[in-house]
Amino acid sequence: MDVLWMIPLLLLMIIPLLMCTSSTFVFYFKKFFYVAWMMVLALIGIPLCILKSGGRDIENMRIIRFMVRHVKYLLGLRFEVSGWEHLQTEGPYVVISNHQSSLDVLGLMEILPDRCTTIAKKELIYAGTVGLICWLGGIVFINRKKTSDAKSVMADAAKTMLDDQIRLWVFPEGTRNQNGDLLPFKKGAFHLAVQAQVPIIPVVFSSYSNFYLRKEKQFKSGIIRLKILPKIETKGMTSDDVASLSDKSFDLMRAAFLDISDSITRSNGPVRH
Ligand SMILES: CCCCCCCCCCCCCCC(=O)SCCNC(=O)CCNC(=O)[C@H](O)C(C)(C)COP(=O)(O)OP(=O)(O)OC[C@H]1O[C@@H](n2cnc3c(N)ncnc32)[C@H](O)[C@@H]1OP(=O)(O)O
Ligand SMILES: CCCCCCCC/C=C\CCCCCCCC(=O)OC[C@@H](O)COP(=O)(O)O
Repeated sequence: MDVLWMIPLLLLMIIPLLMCTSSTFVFYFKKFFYVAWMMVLALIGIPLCILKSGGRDIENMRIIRFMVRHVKYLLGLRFEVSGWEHLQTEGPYVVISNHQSSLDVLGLMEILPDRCTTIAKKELIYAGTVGLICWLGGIVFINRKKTSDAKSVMADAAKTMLDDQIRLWVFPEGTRNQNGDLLPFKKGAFHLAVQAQVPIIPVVFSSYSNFYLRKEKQFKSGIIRLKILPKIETKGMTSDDVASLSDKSFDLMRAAFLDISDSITRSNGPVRH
C-alpha cells in the first residue's frame, strides 16, 4: 500500500525532470495531454450541451468554444489575431482556412463566430467523447472516400445554411498538411458558397513549424498568427465560376500564409520543413 502511494509522488518528480531535459518527452507529453484533456472537456461538455439544447444544435458550439479557449495556455501557445472586422458580416457565410494539425481546433475556437460549425471527416464521430460533442455541436460529417455522398451532404448543408442562418467552416485542403505551403484546394467549399450564394471568408493560420515539428518530435511554446481576410462575394456566380473562385481564394490565402509565417520566422528563427 505504501509503495502505491509512492507512484504519483515519483511521477511528480520524474515528469518535470524529463520536461526539462528531453524535448521528445515534451512532445509526447503535450500531445497526450492535449488529446486526454479534450476528451475530459468533452465528457464535461456533453451533459451541458444536452441540458442546454436537448440534443444536436449549433448553439452548443458556444459551450464548446467557451470550454476550449483556455487550452492554448496549457500548451504554451498564444494567438495574434488580425482582421476581426471581416468577421462582422451579417447572415450565413463559409469560412475557409488552411489545416496543419488537430491544434487548428484551438485557433478555430479562438475566433469561431456565433452560429458557425464545421465540416469534418466522418471518422471523427468515432473519437469517443470528442466525437459525441462534435455531433452535438452540429458538425457536418462527410465521407471523403465517396465524392457523391460528400457532395450530397454539402448540397443539404447549403440549404440548411440559408434555412437556419448558419455559417460553416471548411478546410479546403481536405487533410492536415505541414509541408510549409498550402495543398491544392478541393472544390467542396466553393460549390457550397456558390450554391447558397453566400460570401467566403478566408482565414489563414501561420506556419506551426517554428514550434511544432511532427517528424523532429518537437512541441515548444509559440505564437500562431491568425489572419482573417476580407470576404469574397459569390452573388450571381454559378458552378462555372467555382474553379476561378477556388484559384482566387488559394492565391490570396497562400500570399497571406507566406507573409505571416515569414514574419514569425524572422522573429523566432527559421522555418524547417
Ligand atoms: C470540449 C472539447 C471539444 C472538442 C471539439 C472539437 C471540435 C472539432 C472541430 C474541428 C473539426 C475539424 C475537422 C477537419 C476535417 O475533418 S478536414 C477533412 C474533411 N473536410 C473536407 O474534406 C473538406 C474539403 N473537401 C472537399 O470540399 C471535397 O471537395 C469533397 C466534397 C470532400 C470531395 O472530395 P474530392 O472528390 O476529393 O474533391 P474534389 O474537390 O476534387 O471534387 C471532385 C469533383 O466533384 C466536384 N464537387 C465537389 N464538391 C461538390 C459539391 N458540393 N457540389 C457539386 N460538385 C462538387 C468538384 O468540382 C470536382 O469536379 P470537377 O473536377 O470540378 O469537375
Ligand atoms: C475511442 C478513442 C479514439 C481516440 C481518438 C482521439 C481523437 C482526438 C481527440 C482529441 C483531439 C482534439 C480535437 C481534435 C479534432 C481534430 C480533428 C482533426 O484535425 O481531424 C483531422 C482531419 O481534419 C483531417 O484528417 P487527416 O489529416 O486526413 O487524417
